[in-house]
Amino acid sequence: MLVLTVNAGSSSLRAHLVDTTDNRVVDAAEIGHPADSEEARKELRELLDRLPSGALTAVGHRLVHGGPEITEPVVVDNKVADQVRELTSLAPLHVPNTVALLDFLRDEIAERPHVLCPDTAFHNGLPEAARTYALPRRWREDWGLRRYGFHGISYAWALRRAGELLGKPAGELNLLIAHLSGGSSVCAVREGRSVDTSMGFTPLEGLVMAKRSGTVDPGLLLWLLRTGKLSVDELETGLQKESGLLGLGGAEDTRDLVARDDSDARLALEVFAHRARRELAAAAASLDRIDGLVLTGDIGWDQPELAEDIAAGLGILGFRGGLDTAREEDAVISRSGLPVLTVQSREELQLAMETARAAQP
Ligand SMILES: Nc1ncnc2c1ncn2[C@@H]1O[C@H](COP(=O)(O)OP(=O)(O)O)[C@@H](O)[C@H]1O
Ligand SMILES: CC(=O)OP(=O)(O)O
Ligand SMILES: [Mg+2]
Repeated sequence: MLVLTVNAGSSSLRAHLVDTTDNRVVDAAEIGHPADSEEARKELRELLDRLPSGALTAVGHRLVHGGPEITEPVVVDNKVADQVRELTSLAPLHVPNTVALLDFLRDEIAERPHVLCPDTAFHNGLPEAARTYALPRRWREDWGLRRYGFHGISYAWALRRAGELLGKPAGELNLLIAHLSGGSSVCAVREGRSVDTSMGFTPLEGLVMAKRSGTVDPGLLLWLLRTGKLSVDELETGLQKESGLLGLGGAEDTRDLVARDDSDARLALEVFAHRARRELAAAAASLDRIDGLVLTGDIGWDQPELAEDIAAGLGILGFRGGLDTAREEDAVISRSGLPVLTVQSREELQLAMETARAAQP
């Protein structure tokens, strides 16, 4: 079965053709334009033109925020397509791109099922204490304010790979997983299920990200608004697009920051690692045993300096530095202490599996 998967990030689009019989990518396009652009549509058409006609079985779309209604992979009809439009305010960097892509591809490939795979689904079973914000009852009940959690497609894949690498059924594993990339978050997995995670109602909470601030004191936000220093729009732009590694170090890619040797770059990396360790230690409080730490996402995979810094600083949880980062494949990279694993993020393979399952008649 051949599945087209599309992953609309905040600034780019990744499209893959996956053969689900052997879980293999047969063609791909890394599109450096937002999904809602003529350039992205042109590159997608070129990918589709390379396909033998009739070869495609289904299209799988990553949906960053499923909101209260879309809690598992779902075949898209007009009702579902309308529900997705309602979600744009919850993840403004991502969902508008997903909507544009869904409209475009449902026109181009009208004869095949389209499946939306929510990132939030992995966290459906969060315990009540972990998903509840201490806010007035009316806010929670009337407006649905709660922790959702994101990066679930990546976590599901990382969990599966960790099971294979540790030689244990995924459903028996207790793990800390850090997805470190353009957006970053951590997750505590107990017996194969998410029991806590650092992102919340939106993908802005938690770790330092490429351009997003992650958690800041809510009192700071109130102060900026109340004293008229910033408008709501300026505040949103600052937190979503001008903060994080970019705000601290002037560059959004850790490879650029590591290559530099100046105090801003060093501070950006130190704050990133400090916050990652802090969130991991907080997530560990939801586990009674830790079988391993899985580092995934672009930074988790290709930035050994940060992997080392994070693991070496978590001795309190039983991890040690001295990682074996010279590896080509997913692997256990710790030489002592609890297992540390690096797993390449393969959201496209997880998306293809979920799509194939949901699209079966
Ligand atoms: N070491 C790194 N390797 C790859 N990407 C990195 C690294 N450090 C930061 N990044 C950022 O992560 C982004 C890729 O993550 P991704 O989640 O796909 O982005 P988005 O969803 O915003 O399009 C890159 O555009 C880059 O800005
Ligand atoms: C949820 C999220 O932040 O996704 P990404 O890392 O792809 O931006
Ligand atoms: Mg992404």
